[in-house]
Amino acid sequence: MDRLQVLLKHVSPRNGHLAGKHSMANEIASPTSDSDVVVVHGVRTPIGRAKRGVFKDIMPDELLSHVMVAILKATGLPASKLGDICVGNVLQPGAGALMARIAQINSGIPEAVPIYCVNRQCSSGLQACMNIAGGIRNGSYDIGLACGVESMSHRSKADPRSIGDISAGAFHQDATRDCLLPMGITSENVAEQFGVSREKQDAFALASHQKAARATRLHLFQEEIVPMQSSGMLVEEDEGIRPNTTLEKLAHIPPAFKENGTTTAGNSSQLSDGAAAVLLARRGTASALGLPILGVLRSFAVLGVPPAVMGIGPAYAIPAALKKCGLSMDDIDIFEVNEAFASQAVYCAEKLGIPPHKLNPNGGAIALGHPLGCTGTRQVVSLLHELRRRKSR
Ligand SMILES: CC(=O)SCCNC(=O)CCNC(=O)[C@H](O)C(C)(C)COP(=O)(O)OP(=O)(O)OC[C@H]1O[C@@H](n2cnc3c(N)ncnc32)[C@H](O)[C@@H]1OP(=O)(O)O
Repeated sequence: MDRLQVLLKHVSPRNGHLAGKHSMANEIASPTSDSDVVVVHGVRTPIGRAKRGVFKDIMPDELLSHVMVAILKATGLPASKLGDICVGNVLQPGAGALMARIAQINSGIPEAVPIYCVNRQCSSGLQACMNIAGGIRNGSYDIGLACGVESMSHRSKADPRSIGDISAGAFHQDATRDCLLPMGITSENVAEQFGVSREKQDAFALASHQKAARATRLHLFQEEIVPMQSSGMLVEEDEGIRPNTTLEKLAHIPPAFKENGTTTAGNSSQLSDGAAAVLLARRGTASALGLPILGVLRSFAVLGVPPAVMGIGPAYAIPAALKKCGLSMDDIDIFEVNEAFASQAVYCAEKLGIPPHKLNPNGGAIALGHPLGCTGTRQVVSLLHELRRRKSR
């Protein structure tokens, strides 16, 4: 859910490989220090369509292991140097704790390296990055691996009967009942309550597909995607992007969650399978080991919003994250607001005054797919590589 939104401040212009003119304000606000938490590298699998896509027969530990192996290989970091691993996951039993440990061992990461999972719904992968950053900040370790993984093809279904209010046959407050609303209904609520029209939602979805299609065409995702074998085929690209979609096609798709609603298969994020990994370190340690520095984590914030309109979270969390590091909206060059549904992404962008050119130019979850626990980690990977490209231009 979007109760978590994290703002990453990624670049430190004079110090990192990703440094760029785009974040000078960041440099001013936060001088470089050896104790900075820096991002060393990020990779991801291609994202497949759940249930009938390229990874429908691949289990989550395999997706996860694929990115774990890839990021260690790409950075040349001995796995024994990892102080901790945190994995975002939503749908596997116990947020994937066993699956994650199996993936770690299969990746050749020593048993002495600890691992745990975190479930903050759709923000789990971002929370994994923040947890690892927190461990570095508080001195528990110097290098850690944050991952996110989800196989929505192999999801375990939640059993709402195990919740107290339901067992007792009564809800004590409306907000309690709202916690059980299908996510698509929360999208309808946002659209209705804040007047986000179907036309605006479809236009946003179209832009997401067009941006992702362009990025694929220009091979921009090559730096972040680690191709993966599946059923004898090498999967190299995201599967959910529809380069030929049009506003007219989108307008003909029926509402998915409610009669006369405006949320459709076209303007919702897709059910998907995928994994991503981000290596974080203390700056001093990264420098001593000769590791690259892609970006610097400056601030993050988490705020709760009413469950019935869960998707509006970023509109509250982004200003809170900015305040913490003394920056303003104008200081930020790229935003990726989780595209859980176009309704909420449109609402958040309008509420915060984010102009279209400042939204991730390579698309988000509507086009690329939204493998819940993986998505936040994928966002970090995607933004970092975009910033690196800008720097190298
Ligand atoms: C905090 C958070 O992030 S909460 C968010 C958590 N995520 C969710 O809740 C996921 C929300 N999404 C969903 O539940 C599902 O994607 C649904 C129910 C909306 C749609 O599911 P499906 O029917 O399986 O969607 P699917 O992608 O197959 O599309 C159905 C049809 O619509 C049409 N369609 C969908 N998208 C497009 C498009 N962009 N352009 C043209 N046609 C399209 C196609 O005809 C498609 O059929 P096809 O795949 O055979 O071509």
